[in-house]
Amino acid sequence: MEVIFAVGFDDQLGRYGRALRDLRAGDVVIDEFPFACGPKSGTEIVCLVCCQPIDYSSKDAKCPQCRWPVCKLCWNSNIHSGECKVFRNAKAPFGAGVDSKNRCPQLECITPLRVLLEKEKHPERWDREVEPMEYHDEARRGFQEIWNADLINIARYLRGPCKLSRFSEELIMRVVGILQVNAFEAKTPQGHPIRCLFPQTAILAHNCVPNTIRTIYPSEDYRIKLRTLVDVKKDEQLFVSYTFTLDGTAERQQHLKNGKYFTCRCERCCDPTELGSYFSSLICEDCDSGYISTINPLDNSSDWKCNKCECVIPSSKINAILDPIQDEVAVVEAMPYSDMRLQQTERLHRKYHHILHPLHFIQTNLRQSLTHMYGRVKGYELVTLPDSVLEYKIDLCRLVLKVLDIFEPGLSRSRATALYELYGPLALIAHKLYLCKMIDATIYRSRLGEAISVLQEAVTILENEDSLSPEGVLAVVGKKALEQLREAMLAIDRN
Ligand SMILES: C[S@@+](CC[C@H](N)C(=O)[O-])C[C@H]1O[C@@H](n2cnc3c(N)ncnc32)[C@H](O)[C@@H]1O
Repeated sequence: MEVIFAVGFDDQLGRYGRALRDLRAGDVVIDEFPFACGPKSGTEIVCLVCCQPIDYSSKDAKCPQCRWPVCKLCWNSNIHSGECKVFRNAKAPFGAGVDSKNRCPQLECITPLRVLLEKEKHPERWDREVEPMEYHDEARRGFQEIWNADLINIARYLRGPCKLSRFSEELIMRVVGILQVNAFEAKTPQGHPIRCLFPQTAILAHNCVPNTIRTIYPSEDYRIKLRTLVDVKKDEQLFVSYTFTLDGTAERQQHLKNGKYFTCRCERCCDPTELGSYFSSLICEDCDSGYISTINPLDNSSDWKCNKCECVIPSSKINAILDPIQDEVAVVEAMPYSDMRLQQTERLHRKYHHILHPLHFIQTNLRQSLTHMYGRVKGYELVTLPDSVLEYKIDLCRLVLKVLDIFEPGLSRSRATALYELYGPLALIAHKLYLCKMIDATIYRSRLGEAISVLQEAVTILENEDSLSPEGVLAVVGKKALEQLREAMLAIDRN
């Protein structure tokens, strides 16, 4: 593959990637296999291979050789063979200290151990790609409780009961840090979370408006492809997002500070309006027409101010408004998609309409789940929805897209999913109106044309996804729907 990115260095960012030539949206910048993959930290007891939660008391849930948790379907997988040999040689049994949430501290050692064993197998790849990785030793030591837990559960456990004193305590703790700062979450083919270390991809710096996106292919040994979302000029920096782009600034900052040990100072984070979206802003209670935003988005204790009447509100008052809303939303978002969740989501969306800016992240996230539920959940199937609800779903999708066009522009998965949700009601309403002779063939053709172009864009993006992932499946279904829409278009011309 042609090398189209170079590694630069900056005092603040450390290593970063930049484009070696002008890139077009969709260009593949990196295509690599992980150095190692394994269970996430803090998970309940899972199969060490497929990462599905496992009932360890069952006899089929134990590797026949080392007795660590491996489901019967995975007994022959060589993903587990390295650590299996270590546990057998050391006679290290599994099952100590399982807590009330079915988590076992012994599981914490698996992914670091896989990295260490890989280092021995591929020392040259380690030296070239993993050795230079950031691991924030000093900052991690500041989180004393976590540091000590890692020291005991991972470093001392591997060097003691697992008899791996050939790895120094310092090296093991470094690997723990490398994983924490650099690993990405992926999903197994069965949809369970797993973490993977991709040394090339991890070089890229973070930005809250990324210009690249990563796609992991579980069905191809967790290969990753990093593509540009938009056109990128030669020498421009390449950025990924380490965090959820549809969170507000305070939430993104907290995630980056706790997990990656830095303060993001990107244009979006430094702008109280988040690039004019007012994504974290509230409606002013005093003048009722202005929006209140934080004065300094990088300081949690900063006062907030209305952009119209200029009244100033302390952060404590804003938190007292937002915290209970977020708690209430979290309860609803934990429910599985259902008619009940749809109704509860609608209730919250209406309830906070007078408090939050129309594009506020809480409203946007509620809207995004509504777009997924209208047309899918029982009692709200697309063909049963009245025209007014179809129009409503169209409005919801357009509002979500308005935000995504700012924060995840171009060929992003989230945009593709929103476009996919949009095509259905567009096509259905056009079809219904034409059948009832409420629009003529010319308008029908133009409305169908819009649905086709929306779906075509969604399919083009989703075709880059793993064919076994939910998005990959959507691409296949979408392609068939495109054929049908094109057939309907031809039928208008024939009649
Ligand atoms: C995944 S690593 C990126 C590669 C890293 N710079 C290196 O040299 O190995 C993540 C770390 O890079 C730095 N970093 C990435 N994006 C940053 C940003 N936008 N602002 C400040 N530091 C950033 C932080 O130290 C962060 O913990």
